[in-house]
Amino acid sequence: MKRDFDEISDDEWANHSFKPSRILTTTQNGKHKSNSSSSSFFPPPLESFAFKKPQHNPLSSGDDDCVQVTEHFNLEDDDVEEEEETTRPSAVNRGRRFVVDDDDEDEEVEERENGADLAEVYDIKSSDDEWEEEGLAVEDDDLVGKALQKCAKISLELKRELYGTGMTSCDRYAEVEASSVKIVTQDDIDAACAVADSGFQPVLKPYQLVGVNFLLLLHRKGIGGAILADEMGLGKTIQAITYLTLLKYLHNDPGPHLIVCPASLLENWERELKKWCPSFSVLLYHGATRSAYSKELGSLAKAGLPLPFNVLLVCYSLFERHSAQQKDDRKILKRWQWSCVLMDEAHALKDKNSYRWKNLMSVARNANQRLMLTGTPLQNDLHELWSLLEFMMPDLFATEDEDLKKLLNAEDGDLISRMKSILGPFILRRLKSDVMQQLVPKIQRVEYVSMEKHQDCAYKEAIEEYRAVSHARIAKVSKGDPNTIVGVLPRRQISNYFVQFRKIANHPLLVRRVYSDEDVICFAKKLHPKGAFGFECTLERVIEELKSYNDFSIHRLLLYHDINEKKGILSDKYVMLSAKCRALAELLPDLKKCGHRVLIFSQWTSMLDILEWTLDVLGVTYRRLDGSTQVTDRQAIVDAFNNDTSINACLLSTRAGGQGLNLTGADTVIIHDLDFNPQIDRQAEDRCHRIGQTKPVTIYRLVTKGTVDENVYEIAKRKLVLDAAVLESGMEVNNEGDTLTMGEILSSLLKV
Ligand SMILES: Nc1ncnc2c1ncn2[C@@H]1O[C@H](COP(=O)(O)OP(=O)(O)OP(=O)(O)O)[C@@H](O)[C@H]1O
Repeated sequence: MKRDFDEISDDEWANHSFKPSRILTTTQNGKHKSNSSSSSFFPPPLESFAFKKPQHNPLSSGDDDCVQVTEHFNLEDDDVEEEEETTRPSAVNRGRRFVVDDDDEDEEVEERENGADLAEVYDIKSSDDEWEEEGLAVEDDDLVGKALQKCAKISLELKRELYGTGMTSCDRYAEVEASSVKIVTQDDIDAACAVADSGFQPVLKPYQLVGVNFLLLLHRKGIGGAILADEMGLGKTIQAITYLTLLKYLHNDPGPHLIVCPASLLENWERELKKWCPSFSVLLYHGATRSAYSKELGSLAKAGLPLPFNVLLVCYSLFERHSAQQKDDRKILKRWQWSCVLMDEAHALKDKNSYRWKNLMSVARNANQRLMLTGTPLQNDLHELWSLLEFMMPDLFATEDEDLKKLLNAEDGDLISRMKSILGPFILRRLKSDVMQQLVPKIQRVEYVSMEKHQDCAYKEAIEEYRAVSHARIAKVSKGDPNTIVGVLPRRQISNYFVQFRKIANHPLLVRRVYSDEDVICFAKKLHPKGAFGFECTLERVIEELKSYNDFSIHRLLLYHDINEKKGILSDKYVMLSAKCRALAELLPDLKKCGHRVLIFSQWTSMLDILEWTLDVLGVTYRRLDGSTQVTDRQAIVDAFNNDTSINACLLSTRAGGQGLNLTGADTVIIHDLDFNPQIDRQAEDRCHRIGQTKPVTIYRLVTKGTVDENVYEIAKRKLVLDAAVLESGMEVNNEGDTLTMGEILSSLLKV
C-alpha cells in the first residue's frame, strides 16, 4: 500500500510506543527505598551563593564579545556516525566538568573556577563501604539507585539552598517564588538588558525571575546541565535568553552559545533574541546561506580566530542527516568550546540511540552547560526521560542502555519516587495553575462522534478482511489460542492493521472502497497517455500503482488531470462521509459566527488535504502549515494568522505545527486525531493557551465512537497519569485498569 501519511514515517510507526509500559504497580514492600528522605545524610558545607555585582561591568568592554577558539582544535575530528564516537576517550575528557565515575580515579578533570570538581565539592563516594555508612548503599544491579547515590548530595545541597534547611524533602522547585536564592533581581536584569535607544524594557514575571535564578544557581555550582520544564507558553524562551544575557553581564561570559531548535522556531528565536537581548550578535545557520557561512566559519576556525557572534542558531535537522555538508557542519561545530548548548523542545532527545542524540552529544559534550527547554519532558516512558538526563549530564547518567530499558519498563510507585528524587536538583517545572492564576481558563472537551453507514461499513469490512487473514495465519503457525494475534503476526503487520483502522476512523476516503478495480483500470487507461506517472511507465505499472492508492488520492489525481467521467471526480458530499468532518460542519460555522478562531491539528498530511476540502466546502478561510512548508515561510504564516482576523482557521500537522509556535490569534483548538503520545497533543493545544492569550481557550478532541480511536484515547490518558506522578508533587500512580497493547486491542477486535 502506498504510504500517504507523510508526517509519520514507517520507522516511527514501527517504533511507536504502543506498549503499555505504564501498567503502574505500586509495590507494597518495594525492594528499594527512596534515598532522598535519609535524614542521617548531611552534605558538606557550601560556599555562599550571595549575589555580588561584578566590579567590572563587562557590558562596557567591546572586546569582551570576542570568544576564543578552543585549543583542542582538531581538523580530523570524526563524526559520530563513525561508530564508537561517544566512547572515544579524548572526547570524554576534553570538556569534562566533573567526574563521578567510581573506579576511574585517573580521569583527567578540568578544574572549575572555584578550583574543585563537583565530585570533590559534593564529596561523592567512591566505595560501597562509604555509601553503606551513609545508609545509601544499593545493590550492584540497581542502576537507578546508583544514579540516585550520585545525585543525592548535589540534590540535598541545592534543595537546601533553595528551600532552606526545613524543606529538603520537597520534590521540585515549582513553589520557589519565596525562594531564599536571589542571585539576581529585576533591577539587575534592568541593568544587564538596558540598551540605549531601545524602547523595550524586559520585565520578567515573578516565577520567571525564579527560573533565571535557578539557572544561575546551577551555573554557579558548576552543574553542567539543567532542564527548564515549565508548561508550554510560560516563557521558557525569555528566561533562557535573560540567563544568557546575565552570564555575560555577571560572569563575563559572552558565549559562544549554541541554540538548537525545531525548524519552525528558528525565526521566533531570532526575533526573541533581538527583542530581549539586542546586544547579542546572532548567526542563524540554516538554509541557503548556510554553505557560505560554513566556509567562513571553517576559515575562522582554521586561523584560530575568535567567533564574531554570541549565539549560533541551528535546527535539529543538522544533527540528523548524513550528507557531506551536514557532516562538515558538525565538524565545524565541534571545534568550538561552547559556553551553553541550549536545546529548545528538548524532548526531541528522548531517543538515546538516534543519530540526532549522538551527533548533537558529540558537539555538546564539551560545552560548559547543556540547558534543555521542554514543556513535556516525560514523553512515553521513564526510559525516554532517562535519555534526556543522560544528555544533560552524561557523566552522571550514562549507563548500559539495554539494562536500563528493562529496569525502567517495570514502572512502579517506588521507582517513580526515586526518579523524582533524581530529577529534583536539575529540573524546574512550574504549571500554569501554579503560577499564572490570571491566565485565561482552558476548557477541555472530548467529542465522541458516530459513524454513519458508509464509514461504518468500511470499518466492518476492514475487520472482516483482517480477521480472515490473521486467522488463516494463526491456523498455519500456531496451535495455541485462535483468538490472539500477539506473537503470531509480525509487529509491523499488527501496526499496519492498526493504522488502517485509524484511517477509516478518521475518514473512509483514506482507504479504497469507492473506486473498484474496474474503475481503476479504466482511469489508468486515461491517465497513462497523459504521462501521469511518466511516459516511460507501462500501463500495467500504472494500474498496479493506482490500485495501491486510496479513494482520496485517486480523486485528486483525476481532478489534477481533469478526468471527470462517470464515477470520476468525487462530489463534495463525499467529504462529509466521515463522522469527524460532519462534526466540523456543525462546529465551525457556529465558531465563526461567534468570532472564535480555530487551530485544527492532524497527524497526517493526507488528512489535512481532506480537511482543506472540508473547509472549502464550509466556506471557512484558513492557512496551512505542515512539514512540507518552507521553513522561511512558517513564521509568515503564523504572523498572518495572528494578525488577520479574517482568517478563521489554521490547519497544522501535529508534528510540525504543534511545537513552540505562538498562535494566540486562535482561542479554539481542535485535535482531529489523537496521538498515542498525549504530550504531542498537549503541545498542540498550548499553541494558543499561553502568555498573550486574552480569551478563554476551548480544546476539542474528536474521537470516533466504536473504533480504535477510543483505545488511543485511553492509552493517552493513562500515560498522563505517569507524567503527573513523576513531575507533579502530591500526585500518585494508581493501579486501576490495565492498558492494553496494540496487539491485544487488535486481538479482541479480530476474534471470532
Ligand atoms: N515576561 C514577559 N513579558 C512579555 N511577554 C512575555 C513574557 N514572557 C513570555 N512572554 C511572551 O509569551 C509568549 C510565550 O513565551 P515562550 O514562547 O517563551 O513560551 P515557552 O514556554 O517557550 O512555550 P513553548 O513550550 O510552547 O515553546 C511569547 O510570545 C513571549 O514573547
